Amino acid sequence: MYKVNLNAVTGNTTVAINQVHFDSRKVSLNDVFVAVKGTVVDGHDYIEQATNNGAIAIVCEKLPKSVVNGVTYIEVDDAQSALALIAANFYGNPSHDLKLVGITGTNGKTTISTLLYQLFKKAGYKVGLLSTVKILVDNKEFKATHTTPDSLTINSYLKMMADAGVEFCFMEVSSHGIHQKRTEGLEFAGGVFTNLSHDHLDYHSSFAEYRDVKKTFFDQLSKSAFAITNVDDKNGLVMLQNTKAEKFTYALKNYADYKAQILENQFDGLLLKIEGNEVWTKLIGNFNAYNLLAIYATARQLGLEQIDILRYLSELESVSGRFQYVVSPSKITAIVDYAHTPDALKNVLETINSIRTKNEELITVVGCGGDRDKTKRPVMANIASTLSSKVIFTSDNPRTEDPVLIIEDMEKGVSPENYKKTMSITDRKQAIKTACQLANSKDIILIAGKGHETYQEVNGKRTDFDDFKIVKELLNQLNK
Ligand SMILES: CC(=O)N[C@H]1[C@@H](OP(=O)(O)OP(=O)(O)OC[C@H]2O[C@@H](n3ccc(=O)[nH]c3=O)[C@H](O)[C@@H]2O)O[C@H](CO)[C@@H](O)[C@@H]1O[C@H](C)C(=O)N[C@@H](C)C(=O)N[C@H](CCC(=O)O)C(=O)O
Ligand SMILES: Nc1ncnc2c1ncn2[C@@H]1O[C@H](COP(=O)(O)OP(=O)(O)OP(=O)(O)O)[C@@H](O)[C@H]1O
Repeated sequence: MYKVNLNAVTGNTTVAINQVHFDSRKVSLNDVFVAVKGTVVDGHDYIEQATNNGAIAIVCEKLPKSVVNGVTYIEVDDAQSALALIAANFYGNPSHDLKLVGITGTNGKTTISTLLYQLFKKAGYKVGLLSTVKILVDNKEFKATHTTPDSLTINSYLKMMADAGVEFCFMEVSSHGIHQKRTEGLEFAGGVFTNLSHDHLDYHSSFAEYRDVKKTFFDQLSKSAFAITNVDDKNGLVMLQNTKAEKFTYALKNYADYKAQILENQFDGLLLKIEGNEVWTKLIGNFNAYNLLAIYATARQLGLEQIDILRYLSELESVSGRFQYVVSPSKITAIVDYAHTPDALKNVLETINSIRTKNEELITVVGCGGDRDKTKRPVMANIASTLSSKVIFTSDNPRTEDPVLIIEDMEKGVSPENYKKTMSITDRKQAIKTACQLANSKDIILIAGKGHETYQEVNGKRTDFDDFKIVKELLNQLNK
């Protein structure tokens, strides 16, 4: 299914290799170096460094002018795809040894994959997780660096999982991951689509390109796989257009194979009716009804009994930094949520508004990242100021940008009638403190954007910063 064309081969093709790398700096004796064209530099410029470091074989899209004796050079039409296929083969195609399910879409990937991990653990299986927050090889935890890591990293973890007897692995599939072919060569048992909204337009040239990249993931699923899609999202069916996989749909509003209804939506949970059965869950908000339904449909396709799935759904705990909340002694509710896209922010605010009463104010603290999609800044500020009682604009990983200028970009989205509801405080801790000072009993503070992150990134340096820890401490210090 995945194909890479060999254009030219020079040298011995039966050599014993030690490791595979796409970073010349990591190459040592008898390793293979795959030269990949990057977004910053071109790996082809580092072929000489790789051979100097001892590479025994080079895979590249263009053979270098001078070759080194004793080194094998393989020219392919697509080095990223070649890397993915080599990685899968190098680790013995571990995705064939377990059931791998990929979850893609703008929002909900971490929630769905983490909760599927939890659910299958409850069902007594050994399970794996590849997510933005962490990597789990059954019970063993590893730090995650990407939502979807590079193909060598993915396959190395899948190999560990297969060796540990893991039967199911749930992984997030990002658009960057698909575009950079990080998931090629993997055998997916199924794919899940959540939703598609404005995001990553700093990387993809247009929304259409972003959508088409997501669709590629479903195009590449095999006939024996399943594809589960949210058809309340207008791009849900688009994802299924060219897939060979068996197609399933889920929805709260439209006609679908898997249907659910929200019966109650409160701060202490969500009462759902799924395929005629009522189930209380500890998760909150309309969007989590979609996530829970996607989880239900996936678990059904993977063969779990309906009655068991419903029982486990009612036991699932919320995912770190996703609608994570604390209620202070004076009854202020502080919610930390990873909403860092316009759509996610709107969903979270609408969820809170659908639950709070008129007397309870909603104070939102929000920022936008530096060196990332600038177009979402005014949009998010508009949403926050329209749907909250008060808003404090602040910093959220300014990276190499001036945080004051990022906030100025956000302020441009505030309409004149909402302007008096807003203020700007560059220092995120000070912004959270001000929100705590402004809040009265029964008010709600939403701190959006960073979720589970435990750092603030400024000029390439990460310093400790944990929204949840900080808001809990401040509410305590202020005797709120
Ligand atoms: C923009 C982007 O996606 N960059 C990814 C890309 O790196 P790149 O194209 O910038 O690499 P480069 O620096 O240009 O180098 C090109 C090649 O030369 C090689 N090189 C470079 C220098 C050298 O001395 N020797 C050498 O061999 C590099 O190893 C590389 O193979 O390929 C790398 C290897 O896979 C990734 O680690 C890197 O992710 C960066 C760190 C990143 O931040 N990516 C984010 C945007 C990302 O991928 N995010 C998505 C989730 C998004 C979301 O949903 O929120 C994710 O899946 O994590
Ligand atoms: N199904 C959904 N629809 C819309 N918004 C959602 C959904 N699920 C979660 N969200 C919102 O999006 C935020 C991010 O959720 P989650 O981490 O699960 O998504 P994600 O797709 O993994 O995002 P990322 O790749 O950026 O981590 C949540 O904190 C919540 O505000």
